[in-house]
Amino acid sequence: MKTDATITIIGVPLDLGAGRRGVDMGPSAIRYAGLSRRLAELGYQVIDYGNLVTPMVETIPLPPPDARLRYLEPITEVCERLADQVAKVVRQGITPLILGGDHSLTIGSASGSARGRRLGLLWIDAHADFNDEHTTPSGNIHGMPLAVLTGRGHPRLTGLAGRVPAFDPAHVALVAVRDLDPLEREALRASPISVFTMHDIDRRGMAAVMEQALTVVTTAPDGFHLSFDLDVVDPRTAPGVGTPVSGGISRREAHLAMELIAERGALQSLDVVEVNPILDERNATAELAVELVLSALGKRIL
Ligand SMILES: NC(=[NH2+])NCCC[C@H](N)C(=O)O
Ligand SMILES: [Mn+2]
Ligand SMILES: [Mn+2]
Repeated sequence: MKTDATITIIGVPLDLGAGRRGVDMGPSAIRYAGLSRRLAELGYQVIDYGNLVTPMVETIPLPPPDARLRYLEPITEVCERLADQVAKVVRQGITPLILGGDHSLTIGSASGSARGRRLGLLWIDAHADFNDEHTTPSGNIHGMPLAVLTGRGHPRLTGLAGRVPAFDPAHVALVAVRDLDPLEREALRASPISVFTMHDIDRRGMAAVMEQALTVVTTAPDGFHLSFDLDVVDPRTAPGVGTPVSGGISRREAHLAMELIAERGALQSLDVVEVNPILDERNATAELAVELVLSALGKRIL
């Protein structure tokens, strides 16, 4: 992407898809860490659209304890509005940067970006988020967006791109995964999605893994969407996330992945999700999120 291009920031203060409170404050924390100013310093025109209006958990009825799709209605409604907003921005030739918020919002962001075009999808996450209402152990929709975007899940969610699936699984790569639920694992093994686990990164290195993952997502004709879940980074470096898993990638590996994304020049839209300021240490995770966005959008050391 040319660094004189326009970027719009859309915050989605949503935590209904997660099992733990706090990621609704992620957009504020990332903005407070200097996102707009740093993007402007890089040369971008930055337009901050503010936050989408999202319902607070205190204002809506509690789902039954055995619910398989907790808060399906309000999450669907937020994702529909987000998809419309993202699609509108894309039609203006502007790059949307979406701040989360729990990962269920990517059902809206990625679907909106994929309207009327064929994108690849690069999913960088400790988790696969490949559950559906039958395989989920938690009922939390933030464990489902990758399944939904590749066509498996509740019909209220799968159609937001205007076609099902929103993304051809042959154009989808999952990088740095290390925590799968038993049935989710079976579904992933049966799927044509290209999966690169922590094992692959340890064995072959981040650069080799990313080059291969980028080759997968750029086989789609119109570029790709990046979904970056901060819990992919080791919790010693990024403690402020909703569902931390030990044994994650380092700060340097995360930067390298982002720099290689920028080098391909095919990134169309991105979201950074699951920043939880309640669990963070002096906003370190939000600050890391800003640094990684800058690298993905072309920042270089020299
Ligand atoms: N976006 C996330 N942090 N997802 C965590 C998902 C955890 C677990 N696999 C579940 O389905 O509930
Ligand atoms: Mn995750
Ligand atoms: Mn996730």
